Amino acid sequence: MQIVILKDATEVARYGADLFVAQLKKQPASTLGLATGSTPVALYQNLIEKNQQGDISFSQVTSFNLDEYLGLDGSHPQSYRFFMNEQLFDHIDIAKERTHVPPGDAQDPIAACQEYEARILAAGGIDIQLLGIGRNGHIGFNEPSSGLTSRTRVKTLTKATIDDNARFFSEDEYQPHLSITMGIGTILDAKKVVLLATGENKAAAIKATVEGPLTASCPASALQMHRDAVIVIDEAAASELADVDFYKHIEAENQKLLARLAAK
Ligand SMILES: N[C@@H]1[C@@H](O)[C@H](O)[C@@H](COP(=O)(O)O)O[C@@H]1O
Repeated sequence: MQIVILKDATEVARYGADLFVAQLKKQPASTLGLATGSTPVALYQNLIEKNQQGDISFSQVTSFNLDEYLGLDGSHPQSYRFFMNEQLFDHIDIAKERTHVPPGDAQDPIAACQEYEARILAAGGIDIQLLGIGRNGHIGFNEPSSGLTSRTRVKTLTKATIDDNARFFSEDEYQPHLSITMGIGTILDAKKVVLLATGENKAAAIKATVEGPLTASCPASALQMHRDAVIVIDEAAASELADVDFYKHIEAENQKLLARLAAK
């Protein structure tokens, strides 16, 4: 795991966006894994700016989102399809037919999960996967106790996650308790994984992810098993880590090495 600790949410978004920009420059026909929640919004704004300035193009990109509420179709304002259109897809040169979000309105959700896995495979797998994290350590909608090798499937949300996401729904609005989510195994298959977290309310989850044991009690701890996982966090989200100075030292050395290589 590469742990990158930055001053604030603005720096976190910029660092995360730069990883996606680098991927798109290296491989314009990349397959991107995308995420929802409030954390990735600023990263998406960075990508929109770069696209509108002509610095990067999404014209050859295929994308797969992590998850969707089961019971909401894509026209529902709280659906993750709606969110992605609003926050990213409507503002960039991506072909909408190559953007995939699990179908929240699937008649047969189990078949839809298998088809989602098959589509990821047919696209050649995910080159770079963006992740946020829930306060209980969930990634996508893989709640605590999720199988560490799980694939895309229907998952029941915990009360904590329902409560955390209630702020997006109005009082009399139906809030789904079920989701379709990529599994932890699906996420671990991505070639690179970038997890962003900001704010003190994520500090305990980040501590468990980075320094805790590998355990289904903290689904994000599975990233300890990934060969190329980058955890990009601000000082507040890093505040419970025991080895902050060590992580900062490693990252400074990494940056020096990269600068030396770039100068060659
Ligand atoms: N399914 C999403 C997750 O993918 C996201 O990481 C989490 C945290 O969201 P936020 O970034 O708003 O804290 O919320 C939801 O539960």
